Formats: sequence, structure tokens, C-alpha cells
Amino acid sequence: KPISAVNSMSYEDFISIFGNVIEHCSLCAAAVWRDRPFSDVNSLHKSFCQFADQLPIGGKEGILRLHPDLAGRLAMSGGLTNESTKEQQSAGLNTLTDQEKQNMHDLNQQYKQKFGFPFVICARENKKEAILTGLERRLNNSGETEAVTGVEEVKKICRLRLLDIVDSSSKL
Ligand SMILES: NC(=O)NC1=NC(=O)NC1=O
Repeated sequence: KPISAVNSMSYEDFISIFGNVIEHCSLCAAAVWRDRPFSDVNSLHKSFCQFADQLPIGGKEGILRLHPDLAGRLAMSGGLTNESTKEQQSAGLNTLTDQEKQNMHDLNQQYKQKFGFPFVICARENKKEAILTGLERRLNNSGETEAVTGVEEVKKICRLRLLDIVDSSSKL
């Protein structure tokens, strides 16, 4: 879509189109609509980032809790959103060996046990090896650090999902 079409959307249409650029967080799109008109996809992304950044720590954690585990139960049962399904496949998470699945599951459980929210990383920018090493490394961080790091990954996921919808060449 050209950015001009984005800028002329009703908030209902805007929410239905952009409601999942942050996984299960249509509130973000509902809020970001007010920042229109957007000069291009970068300024649209900036609005999403600013909304996430101004949330209190509890809100940031809430965004992370709405993310499905990587190669988790939902992924195994085909219950992921279309976006998450494609992203997790692109990282090769649908071709894990049983050993890798078990390892991922154990680490995800440890991570959730420690932080109270899931490990989030931009799967389209990482292959399964990088995801596993990232999970092991970030397990040693503080909750504060991981809430911020997780939201930074959400911003990367958001940008790629926006680029799938908005023509990156279109300018106001
Ligand atoms: N826990 C996660 O990081 N989930 C995901 N990251 C992505 O890029 N797509 C997901 O579903």
C-alpha cells in the first residue's frame, strides 16, 4: 500500500490492517493512528516504537507476554498467526531435530521461569543457531535488561511486518 492510502484510512481500517504488526497488540495500532499523516513507512514505524518506548515497564512486559514461544507448543500445533508462522519458518524452526526441540523447550521454560515473560527475538534476522545462542546468553541478563532487549526485538519484527504492508518507496 502507498503511504497516502495509509494516511486516509479510518481508524477501523487502520487497526484491521496494522493490528498485528506488534503481535496481538492491536492497542498499539489503535493508538498510533492518531499520529497520521505519516510521511513514509519509517515515520509509521517510528510511531510504533515511540508508543512502545513510552509504556511503563509493566506494559513492555505485557507486550512480550503476548508473543508465542519460538518452536513452542503453539508452533508445533500450527496455532501461530500467519506472520509468526512465516517468521519462525524462515529461521528454520520448523526443521528442528528432537534434540534441538527439547533444548529450545528447556531454555524457553528456564527463561520464562526467571523473567515472567517469554524470550523474544526477531526470527527473520536470525537462524536457529543464533536464536539458541541468544537465548542461552540472554538468560544471564537482568529482568530490566531483558524487558528492554525484548522490546527492541519487537521493534525489528514490527518494522519487517510494516514493510510487508506499506510500499517502502512511497513518500507523502
Ligand atoms: N518469541 C518470539 O520471539 N516469537 C517470534 N519472533 C518472531 O520473529 N516471530 C515470532 O513468533
